[in-house]
Amino acid sequence: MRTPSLYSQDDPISAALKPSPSETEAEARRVSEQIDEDLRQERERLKRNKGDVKLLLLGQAESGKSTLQKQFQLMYKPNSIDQERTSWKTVIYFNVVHSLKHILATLETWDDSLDEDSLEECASLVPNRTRVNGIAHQPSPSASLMNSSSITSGLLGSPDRPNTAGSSQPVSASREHSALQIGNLRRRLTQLMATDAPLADRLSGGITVSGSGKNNVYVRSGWQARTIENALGRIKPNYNDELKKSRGLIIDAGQDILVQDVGRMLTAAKDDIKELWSHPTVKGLIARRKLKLDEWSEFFLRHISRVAAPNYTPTTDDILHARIQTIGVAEHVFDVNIHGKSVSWHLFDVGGARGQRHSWVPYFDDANAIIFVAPVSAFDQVRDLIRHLDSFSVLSATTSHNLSIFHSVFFG
Ligand SMILES: Nc1nc2c(ncn2[C@@H]2O[C@H](COP(=O)(O)OP(=O)(O)OP(=O)(O)O)[C@@H](O)[C@H]2O)c(=O)[nH]1
Ligand SMILES: [Mg+2]
Repeated sequence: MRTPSLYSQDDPISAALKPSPSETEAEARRVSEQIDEDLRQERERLKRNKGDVKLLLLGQAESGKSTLQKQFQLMYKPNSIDQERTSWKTVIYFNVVHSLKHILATLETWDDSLDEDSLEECASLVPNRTRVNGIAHQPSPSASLMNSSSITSGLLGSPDRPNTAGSSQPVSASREHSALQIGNLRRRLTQLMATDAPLADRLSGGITVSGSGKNNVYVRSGWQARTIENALGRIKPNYNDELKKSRGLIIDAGQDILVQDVGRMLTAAKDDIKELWSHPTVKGLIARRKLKLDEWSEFFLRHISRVAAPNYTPTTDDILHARIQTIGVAEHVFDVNIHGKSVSWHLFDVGGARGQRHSWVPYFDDANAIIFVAPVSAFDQVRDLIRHLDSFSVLSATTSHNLSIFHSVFFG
């Protein structure tokens, strides 16, 4: 039997490469020239991209990778942040609703009240205290999350607030009263709490990922555009919108009916949210570490008057604090001017959750540098050590000072 060689007439590859019988010589020349031109362009592209810098942003979940990416964006592409500004409203509303839901769920497990031990412990945190009915009465300057005077005054009344419980009331009656207050707040916030899932769906596009154990929402890159598309899909197009679309202008994601509804609910519930956030039981649970809130939760709850205002637009600080978990790997390109020469930086922001780390692997191949972000707030938590870094420049930075450190390390 004859073995087919590369040049054999029977070889299927040779047959496929042969010009078709109907192809003229001129056509064959044109195809050949086109191939040469494609190869030339590819060579030029490779030459151009040779100077590009590929950066990997690595680190555990919530270490601040996406926040660092936002800071790069602010520094090198500030216009793009402005274009995305209204999309962040969906994330911030979601962050607020999710935080409130977490607070109410934790309160429920503690029967909406502080036990007497907790009350005593909170009171004992107060230095130079005076005591009313055995409970401390002075504010603690050291406890940032806990205003001790509000803990005691909420239960016993304060000079500038009507004494709801009455200072002569027994502590157990005050606790009951306090639980009743929280029950009422929970009832009034029910409708707002029901928007948690639809907001999550809006951001993730229905994607759910298991593995983090924190019940967070994950987003792929491009979610900003998706929230805008949702807004477009859900509103009846009018002449102005069509005009804007035809001119390629981005339509306000705040026009999304869901986001508008949540905004209205937040405005209506603003005082209830403030009351819940400053409630002595909530402050007491935080002080006793029975209620743990992320920094971004506290930030948005502290600024609830502004966030829940009608016509709210996220500020840059709000965008930096907004929290949304990354899924997969998102590439961001920035043109950076280094000593008068423009260099394209390709920044790869990865998902840091344990179940996401397999997707980092292919990105190590031709990376020029890795920025490893470590959260200083997690200094006492068990952390994974990164094992793949031998041949790379590694920069470990917290995002507060990241850019200045980064600049000094890379550009001297
Ligand atoms: N105080 C403070 N908070 C920060 C800093 N950097 C990030 N944060 C907050 O930490 C939260 C998490 O940050 P992200 O940037 O989303 O974390 P990530 O590393 O991208 O997390 P994954 O996408 O889950 O891997 C955000 O709400 C930020 O506001 C920082 O330097 N200081
Ligand atoms: Mg991220």
